[in-house]
Amino acid sequence: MRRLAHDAPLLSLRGLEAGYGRMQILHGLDLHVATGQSLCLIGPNGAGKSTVLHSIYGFTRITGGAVELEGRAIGGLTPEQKLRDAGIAYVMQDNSVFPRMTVEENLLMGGYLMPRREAARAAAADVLARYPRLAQRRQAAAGTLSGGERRLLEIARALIMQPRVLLVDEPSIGLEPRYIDAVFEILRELQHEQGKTIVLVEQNAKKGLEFADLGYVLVSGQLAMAGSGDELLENPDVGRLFLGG
Ligand SMILES: Nc1ncnc2c1ncn2[C@@H]1O[C@H](COP(=O)(O)OP(=O)(O)OP(=O)(O)O)[C@@H](O)[C@H]1O
Repeated sequence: MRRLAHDAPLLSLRGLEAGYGRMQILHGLDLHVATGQSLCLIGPNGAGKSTVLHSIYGFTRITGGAVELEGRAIGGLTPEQKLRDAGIAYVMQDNSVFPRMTVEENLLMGGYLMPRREAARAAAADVLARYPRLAQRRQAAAGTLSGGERRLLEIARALIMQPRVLLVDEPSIGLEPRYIDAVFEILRELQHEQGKTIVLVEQNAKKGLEFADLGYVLVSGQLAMAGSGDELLENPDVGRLFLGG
């Protein structure tokens, strides 16, 4: 069920201008997502979708506007502060498991900011209890996991710090079709059962918009369209440009 309640936003971008070095990629972007909602960014290659996630997490140079969490400007926080203090975690697009380390060791890496190793171990045990497929393979080298299991591990590792916001870059990329639905099911459970707020970028616009409460279309670093996931799925322009007809 779509969550479209117009609650006060948890996370907002207001007139955000950001980029890399001297190159400005985002040109005055406004975006709002409430607690427990999901939002999917779609758009052509190079539109700046990943840059939105990078800007929320603190990987870009912000030159104007603001990133706000519950109305508080957080644009100046480092990625470590975002993760540890603001409860925002980032699941990156590239295959980011450490293939020679075990599943459990990979999970523990997600707790690298925790002051006590035991706290990370307890958090990893909690996550393993939730995902039996990972628990069964906990001592296996992560490089031996299937593509779907690796993506699950990447998401699970981001949960170690118990974030309330998950930024997920292209969860379906590189996955065989049979694993894609499973990954969206994991995200759906995190949103609806765990109350996580999810902002994702997805090339597979159909899957992304079917999943998300809100859809934003980004073109050349600017908002071209926004609406509920359903509204964008039914929009003829979105259909022609991003859904293959
Ligand atoms: N780390 C970086 N340093 C410099 N430029 C970058 C960096 N990351 C992205 N860019 C540039 O920013 C622009 C937007 O890239 P971004 O990855 O945000 O687009 P995207 O919409 O996610 O594209 P795609 O769908 O192809 O992944 C591109 O011109 C890209 O070359």
